[in-house]
This record gives sequence, C-alpha cells and structure tokens, in this order.
Amino acid sequence: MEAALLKFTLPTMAGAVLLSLVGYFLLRAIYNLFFHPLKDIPGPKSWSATRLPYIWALLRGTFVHDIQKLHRKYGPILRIAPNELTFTHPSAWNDILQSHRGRPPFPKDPTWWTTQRVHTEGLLTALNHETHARMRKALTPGFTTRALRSQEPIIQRYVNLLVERLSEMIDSPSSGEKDNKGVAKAEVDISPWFNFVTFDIFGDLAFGESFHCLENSKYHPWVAILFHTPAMATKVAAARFYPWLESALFKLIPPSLRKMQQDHWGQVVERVAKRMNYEVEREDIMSPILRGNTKNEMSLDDINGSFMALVIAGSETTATALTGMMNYLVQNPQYLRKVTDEVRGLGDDGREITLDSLRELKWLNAVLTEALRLCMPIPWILPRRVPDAGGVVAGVTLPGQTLVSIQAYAMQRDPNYWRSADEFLPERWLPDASKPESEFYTDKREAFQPFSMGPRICLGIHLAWAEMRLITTKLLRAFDFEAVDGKRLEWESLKTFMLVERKPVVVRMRHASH
Ligand code: HEM
Repeated sequence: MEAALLKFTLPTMAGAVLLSLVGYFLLRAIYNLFFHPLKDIPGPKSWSATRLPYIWALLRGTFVHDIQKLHRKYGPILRIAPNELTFTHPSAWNDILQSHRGRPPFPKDPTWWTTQRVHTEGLLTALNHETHARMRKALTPGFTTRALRSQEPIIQRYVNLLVERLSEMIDSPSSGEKDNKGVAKAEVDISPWFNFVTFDIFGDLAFGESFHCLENSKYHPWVAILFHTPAMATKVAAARFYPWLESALFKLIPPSLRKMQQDHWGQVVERVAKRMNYEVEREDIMSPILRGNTKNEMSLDDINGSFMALVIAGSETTATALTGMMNYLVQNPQYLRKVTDEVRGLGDDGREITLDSLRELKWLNAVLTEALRLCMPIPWILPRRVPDAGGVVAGVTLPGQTLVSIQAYAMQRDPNYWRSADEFLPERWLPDASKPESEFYTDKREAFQPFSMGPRICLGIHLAWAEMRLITTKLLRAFDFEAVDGKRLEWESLKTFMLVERKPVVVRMRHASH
C-alpha cells in the first residue's frame, strides 16, 4: 500500500514541481516583455523575455557576432536580456566609463568579475571604486612613457630574438625550402610567434624572467593554461546567471582544468615572491611598486591578484592585434608594400631602431590603427551595473541595477559610422583623411576607443603601442611576407570567449629582398 502511494506521489510531485517551474518562467517572461521598465527598448522578444538565448550565444562563442547582427536590425541601443542593454552608440563610451559630476563610472558587474575561488582580487577584478583607485595608483608608475623608456632595452632584446628565430625557420631544412630561383622561403603560422614574443617581454618586465617561449618555439606550460582561462571564465559567468544552478554547473568544469587554474595561481604567487626578493639593476614593472609601497598600499594579495590578470591582459591582447594586422596586410599587398617601404626607409646605419623613431611613421600607425578597428582584441566591453540612483546612457534614462555594455567590435564595423566599414583601409587614419575632401571625412572616429576610456582605461596602452610598432617594423625590415593561397583566414569567422579565438595565420616568408 505504502509502495503504491509512493509510486503515485513521486511522479505527481515531480510533475507539480515541473509545472510550477514552467509557470514561474512563463510569468517572468510575460512580466519581462510587457511590464518591465526596459520593455520599450528595441530587441528580439526571445532575448528580452529570458536570458537563455544570451547564455547560449555566450557558450557557443558567437555572442559578439550575434549581437552585431541584432544591432544592425534594431539600432544602437539594444535589449539583450531582461535587465541588460548593450550599445553601439558612441556616447556610451563616455556615459558608462567616465566619472560624471563627482559620481564615479558605473561599476563592473560582479557576475563577470567576482574573483574566481582560487585567487585574490587585483586591479582588473576590483569592483569597488576606491580599491581600484588605490591599486591603480600603485601600479601606474610602471606603465608611464618614462618607465617605458627605461624598459626599452628589454623589449628590443625580445623583438630581436623573434627576428632571429623566424630567420632560422626560413633557413632550416626542416621548416624552410628553396623556390625555383634558389631563394630560401618558409610557410609559417605567424600567430603563435606574436604570443611568444609578447609573453616573453611581459614575463621579463613583470617577473624579471622570460617564459622562454621564443627560445623553445613553444608556449611555456603555464602560458598554455592561460588560453583556457577566458573560455572557462565565460562558462563560469554563464553559470552565475542562475545562482541556484551555479554549484552544479561549477562541477561540470573538468577537474583537470580546475587543477590547472590552481597550479597557475600557485605559479604566479611563486614568481611574484621570487621577484620581490631580489633587486634588479634595470627598471621593470615591479620596481616602482616595491620602491613606492612604503605604506603597504598594495598588499601581497593585491599584487598577486593584479599580476595574475596582467599576464593575459598584457600579452594576449597585443598578440591578437598583431595577428589581425598581419592577416589583413598579406591579403592587401598594396598596403603591405607601403608600410614596408616606410619602415625600410628608416635607413640601415647599423644603429638600433628606437621606439621614438616610430611614433610618427604615418603608414605604420595607420595599419596598426586599422587593425585595432577591425580586429579589436577586446571585442566586447563587459557589462557595468547602473548604480541604485539610476543613470543615463545614450540619452536613455535607466533604472538602478540595469546592466549595460559596449559592443566595440560591432561599433567599429558599423556602416553608419565608417565608410566601407568591413574593409581594411588604413588610409582612413592618414592625416589627410580628416580634410573635408577626403572620402573618410565623415567617419565617426569617436566610435573607436580600442583602449577604452575613463579611470579604467587600459593601463598598458603605451607598452602595447611600443610593442606593436617595434615588432611590425623589425619584421617588415627583415622579411618579405606573402599570403598563402588556400590558407586565408577570415577574421569575421573567429569565435569570442571574452577574448578572440586564435586560429593559424599562415604566411610565406623570405629574407628581405629590399
Ligand atoms: C593592443 C593591445 C591592447 C588593447 C587593445 C587593450 C585594451 C584594453 C581595454 C579595452 C581595456 C578596458 C577593459 C574594461 O574595462 O572592461 C583594457 C584594460 C586593461 N589593460 Fe589593456 N589592452 C591592450 C594591451 C595591454 C597591455 C600590453 C597591458 C599591460 C601590460 C594591458 C593592461 C591592461 C590593464 C591592467 C587593464 C585594466 C585597467 C583597469 O581596470 O584599471 N593592456 N585594455
């Protein structure tokens, strides 16, 4: 009798729970569509009603491209979840990220930034405005143009090593070959080489020792782990939208990946401790922190947490921009010729090419800027949370707690702002392009903020420019580059998990013919 009752009640109860859940979701969806304060903001109904399409796009890595299509359809202000909007309106940069009349910028949304369980808070993950400002003040002296000058020999050393290693590849019987005129050549996937050089530079600048990626022609095991981090962080964030599911979803992350993360954190802590325990003769990023930290502005946890994030922020981004630039240059040989002629025109008197000599080169800066426009390394500025008092973005008054983000990739390719928006046209950044007679005169340059703005503007902007200019210049002076038929990469096909997916960019290289 009892068994029969159990048989009857269990399915009934399960059915009742399921029905209540469906009912709850249905009622929420109806509320979100017809009664929510954001109900009048344009956007697809399915995205406005529930967060499921958003999460699905995140997990598939198609988020940035899906949203780009939605912006084209619905305009620059778009509802992409019940309580979340995203913008391709240029004024969103200023409205969201700058301080206004004494109120700080909108804080980062904890869903994305709450420190993962294994490590401590740092500059990138600090949500509180005062904590962020304190850390930023302590870290900034290592990233000024003055600091960069004293760091230049380190950067030069690794860029020279990059050239040497690629040169060996052309001459090596295993990777190179001879063309029908007897000239040595090699087909090289250039993409990892940009990572090798930026990781090695950053390792030396931050921890006083290289990761030896260039020497070994492969990623340091620690660096390899970093490639999993953005995809994993995306999954963690997706799980956080349903807090009651979070623990269960965390368990889906493979234990091997969790262990990797813990090992990585352990290695950051070890490297930071090692660097803090010895004096270096040259200036690096850590020097000003150690010198200026007399009142303990940065605790050891703060330093560890900040350097953990800096390794990715400081290398993967620059490598993505360089990869994108090379991909577009080999597919557009007319611009490759122009910038190559320019950097080879710097002369060859045996003296080192200095960073200062590259600042004003117009084609060099134009191709890099155009690459940043089309291949934005951070395609989506992650959501900020409107404070309780509410706020205004792009002229729309928003209730407190609304999430707001900026679609940099979509904005930088929006035909409403850019002439021939999807085409690689570096001349739009030449000085003459700002004259009324130029076809690019109407380009909306304020829509382009590759390093963001406000108190959280990229800390490494000077270092990024220095690396991009020097690496491009030295490569183009040393080698002739060419596209390889059948191996062309379409940048638009790359997925995004916070950062842009990396795929081979195969180029044919020869020693420079001049
Ligand atoms: C082309 C290369 C780079 C691009 C396009 C880039 C872009 C950006 C953007 C858009 C942000 C703002 C993200 C946000 O607030 O959500 C940012 C922040 C940041 N970047 Fe970069 N970045 C680059 C290279 C670097 C380098 C080389 C470093 C350091 C070595 C660096 C360190 C940082 C740090 C620490 C932050 C956080 C700043 C803060 O919250 O105060 N970045 N970057």
